[in-house]
Amino acid sequence: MTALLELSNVGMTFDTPTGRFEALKGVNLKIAAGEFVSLIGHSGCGKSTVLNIVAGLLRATDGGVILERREVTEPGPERAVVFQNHSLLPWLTAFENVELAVRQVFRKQKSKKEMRDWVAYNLELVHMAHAMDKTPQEISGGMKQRVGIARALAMQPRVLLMDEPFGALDALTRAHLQDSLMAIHAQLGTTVIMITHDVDEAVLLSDRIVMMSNGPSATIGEVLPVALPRPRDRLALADDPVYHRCRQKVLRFLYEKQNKVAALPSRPDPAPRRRQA
Ligand SMILES: Nc1ncnc2c1ncn2[C@@H]1O[C@H](COP(=O)(O)OP(=O)(O)OP(=O)(O)O)[C@@H](O)[C@H]1O
Repeated sequence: MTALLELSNVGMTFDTPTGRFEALKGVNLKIAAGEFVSLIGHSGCGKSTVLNIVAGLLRATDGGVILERREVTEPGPERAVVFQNHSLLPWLTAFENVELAVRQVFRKQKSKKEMRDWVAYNLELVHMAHAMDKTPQEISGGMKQRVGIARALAMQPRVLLMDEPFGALDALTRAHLQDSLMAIHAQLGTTVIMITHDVDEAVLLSDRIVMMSNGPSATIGEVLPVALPRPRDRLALADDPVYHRCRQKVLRFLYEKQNKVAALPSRPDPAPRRRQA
């Protein structure tokens, strides 16, 4: 496989007040152009740390990340990030929020009119053209995430990085956004790395599911190719044996191989009851 992005032996050790903590060790992954890859694993295993290293927001303490033959050392528009909670500026409209990012990236290449058209096009892609003049307070959580995705796409990133982008949304809104993301991925061929806790979401959207072991010293446990043809239809997949096999494999990894059931704390003795007079 010709890799667009390569993580080589990535390790991350944090200095904490109680000593050094090795969060990641020996993370190796190659991602091809146009691939949709999900990262899944138990809470605290290091998914966001991996994503932040690829985004250039954190510097790996071991190994490194190469994007198109260049080492990632800092954040850049070719690696746009969408977080779980939108990070839109509250005093700007949806249009202006996207425009701000477009100006930063394309000021020298595009005319003002071209930039405005580009902003409008990206808002149309996420079905937000009708609300482009509204501020974040005036739109729903799902709509804010759509604007966040439009802003990220408008930077024309080589890789779109998504950290639980739909985690805070209700199930129906989430399903609509997943469908939009699949359509955008099909149309633009953007390379996507997405963190999710949702096994169904991972199987529905991904070409490969990267399953991470529990920390400390977390690493990639297994990688599952999802051999389902595209376009994918969530209703048709409900009866698809390949879909169910993939789902089963991820669930097995998470709940048999990486089982993490925290012991309940012992209950303190209840205070003796006062006698009623
Ligand atoms: N700046 C930091 N300093 C110390 N420890 C950190 C720091 N950032 C992350 N960690 C630790 O590294 C580990 C991995 O954290 P990370 O946030 O990457 O996990 P995650 O898989 O994304 O978790 P979640 O699914 O709950 O968001 C955790 O044990 C966390 O406490």
